[in-house]
Amino acid sequence: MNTDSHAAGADDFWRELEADRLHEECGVFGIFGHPDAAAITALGLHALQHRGQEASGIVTFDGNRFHAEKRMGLVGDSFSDQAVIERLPGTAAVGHNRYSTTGETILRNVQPLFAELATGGFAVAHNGNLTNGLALRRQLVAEGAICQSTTDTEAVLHLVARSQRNRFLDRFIDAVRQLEGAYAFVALSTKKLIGARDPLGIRPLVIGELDGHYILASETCALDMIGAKYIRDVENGEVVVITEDGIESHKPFPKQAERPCIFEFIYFSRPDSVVQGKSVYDVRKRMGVELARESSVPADVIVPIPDSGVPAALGFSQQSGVPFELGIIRNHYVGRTFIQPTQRIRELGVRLKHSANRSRVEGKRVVLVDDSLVRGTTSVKIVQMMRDAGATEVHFRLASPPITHSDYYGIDTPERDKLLAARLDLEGMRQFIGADSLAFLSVDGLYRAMGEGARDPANPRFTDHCFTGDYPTPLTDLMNETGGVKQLSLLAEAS
Ligand SMILES: O=P(O)(O)OC[C@H]1O[C@H](OP(=O)(O)OP(=O)(O)O)[C@H](O)[C@@H]1O
Ligand SMILES: NC(=O)CC[C@H](N)C(=O)O
Ligand SMILES: [Mg+2]
Repeated sequence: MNTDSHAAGADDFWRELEADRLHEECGVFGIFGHPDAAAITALGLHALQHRGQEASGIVTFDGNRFHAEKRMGLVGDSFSDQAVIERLPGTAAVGHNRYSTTGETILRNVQPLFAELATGGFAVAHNGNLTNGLALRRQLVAEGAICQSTTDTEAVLHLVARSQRNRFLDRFIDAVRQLEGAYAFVALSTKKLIGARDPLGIRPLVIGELDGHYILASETCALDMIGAKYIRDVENGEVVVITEDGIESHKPFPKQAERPCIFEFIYFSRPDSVVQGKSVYDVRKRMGVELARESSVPADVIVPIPDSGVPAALGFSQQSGVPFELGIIRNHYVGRTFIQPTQRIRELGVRLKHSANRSRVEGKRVVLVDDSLVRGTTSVKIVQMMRDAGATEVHFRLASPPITHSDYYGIDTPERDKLLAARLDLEGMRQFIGADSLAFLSVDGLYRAMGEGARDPANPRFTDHCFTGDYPTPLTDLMNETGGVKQLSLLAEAS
């Protein structure tokens, strides 16, 4: 996994790109004008580790040259050595934690990506996924572009390079106008740190400040980690430019309502982060409250599935009046199972990660509360674990609606046929996971937890396609693959 591999032929290459599409999230971080830019970026990435664990990288600029260090694996393993930080001199830095959504888990796909352009060096780090990434790549390759990676993100470098505009910022804006899908970018040129969010603001990005120096980060937890002050969120469709003169805002897109991804609140973001002005922890607790209102059940104990099920279980317990107990203990040295690359490793991860706390569940009617059910890997194992530990009844409650649709915006929801709720009805799922009862939070209950009355189908406040199938942007690559629009193979294009 840690070495680059090249597909044997052009057809294999495109197949690999297409097959290797849906995984999870990423974390981005950037700082401008700080003498310890690389070390601070490493710390910021460490706080954002939950967003991606495959690989990380940092690019710095020292006023003269760009420097890059990219490694497979965890931030702590890659960037805790002083010698590595010393190889990253400079006062401006951008960093990235990767969980691949387009392109394999190989070193040459690790971000930030970097290129020497006519305007000077340019590094970019991307959280999200472009829904026309493949179409752009095909066009660029047909026009003679030489791609160095298999990620969707690389298209941005080429689009900036090919723009006919003079100023770097205008070229960057030219490039983002051609993108579809989800992106939160941090980018570094010789003079600027740039942050950009897609027109709907699907993926998060915040602005902070440390000792008078601006910071960009996926989540506020990265600011807290380094003692920086939160300034504001980058707005949907906004491009912010940070230079020695301060911060400038540009709005290159027609104004439209934001639609942040609701899954950030359910699962991805750290509970101590504040996303779009809302405490993730508080929102998750309210999801548990709504869930208990909708589907309470007589029981002796409410048991969270750690980690991300914990706040919802607290809310469920408070609303239902049934005591909360840590009936499952989580091993802290195992990463998130959802974001491991293969199903086999995911299954192994669940067994390594959770164990029953027998004294809290033996002889009890247990309500298990988790934030979400994706493939069902976690739930099957844990229901059995509770029964083995002597629970008399095991009820399963999910603090989000059934996930029936795949994601194309940077989340590791698999193809539909692997999503449990897309394959089975409620009773089928109950039987599959072996619980005595099963219930999910309703879509309106989820919106209530978010402080809305209910979901307004004419104007939904959030990107919620995983539950509703309502994709807020065109899915160009998917339509090209499945919608009858014939794409030429690379070989056919070349001949
Ligand atoms: O149905 P599944 O395919 O098992 O996926 C769902 C599980 O994955 C996530 O947890 P994860 O272990 O990734 O991370 P966490 O420790 O933050 O809860 C989520 O919280 C569910 O527990
Ligand atoms: N999960 C993400 O945000 C991934 C970013 C980018 N699409 C990649 O695959 O590298
Ligand atoms: Mg979990």
